[in-house]
Amino acid sequence: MSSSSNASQSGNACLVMVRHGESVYNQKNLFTGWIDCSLSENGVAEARRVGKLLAQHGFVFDIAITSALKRSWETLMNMLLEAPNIVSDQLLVRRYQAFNERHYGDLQGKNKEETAQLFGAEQVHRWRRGFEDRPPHGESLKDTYERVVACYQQEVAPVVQAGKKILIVAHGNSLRALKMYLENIPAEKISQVEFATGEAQVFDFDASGKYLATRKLHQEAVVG
Ligand SMILES: O=C(O)[C@H](O)COP(=O)(O)O
Repeated sequence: MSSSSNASQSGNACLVMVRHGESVYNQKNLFTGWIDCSLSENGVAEARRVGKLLAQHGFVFDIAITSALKRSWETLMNMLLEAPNIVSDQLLVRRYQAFNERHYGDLQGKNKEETAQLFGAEQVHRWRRGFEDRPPHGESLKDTYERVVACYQQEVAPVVQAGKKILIVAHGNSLRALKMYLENIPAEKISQVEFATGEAQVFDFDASGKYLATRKLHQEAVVG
């Protein structure tokens, strides 16, 4: 059994963040934000793949959390269809609007390439990856960070301190915000932080619930 599997089965808390699989808006390169669209077929396959990957690493979650948007919920459902054993039979499920994707305001539904041509690639990059830049009538990452961290402190930190295994299936920017908080990433570095669709990152904590380290999971060599 790999070291990561042992780590996921120690008595300490472990939190796995998974970005939802590709959505139909991602597929069309449209800004999504709070538009409540479904996964694409490729996104369903990504969800099933990450479910299988977590099973290969021996994860068994006590709590599963999604946002209020269906692309995160559909991802969790497809992960469990593929790998029902990644959750305990006393699983708690929670959905938090506070973990929704950043609201993209007037950009929602617009094509990202066309938006870059209209407003300039640099300005759109700052809206998408900056910290304090706010798209028209939308949220900056800082706005998203504040609501994500408030929810984490209120709802998730207590179960981390209790040593639980927690799965959070959410969105590119809400997860960037939570990763920024846990890893104490400075604002000037956050533009380099990305989450691919269907990507899992593992956050380990010590016995007191203090963040220790982050690791990415890789497909285990399937023996036999
Ligand atoms: O909301 C969206 O458009 C995407 O899910 C994330 O978009 P971004 O990668 O452009 O921030």
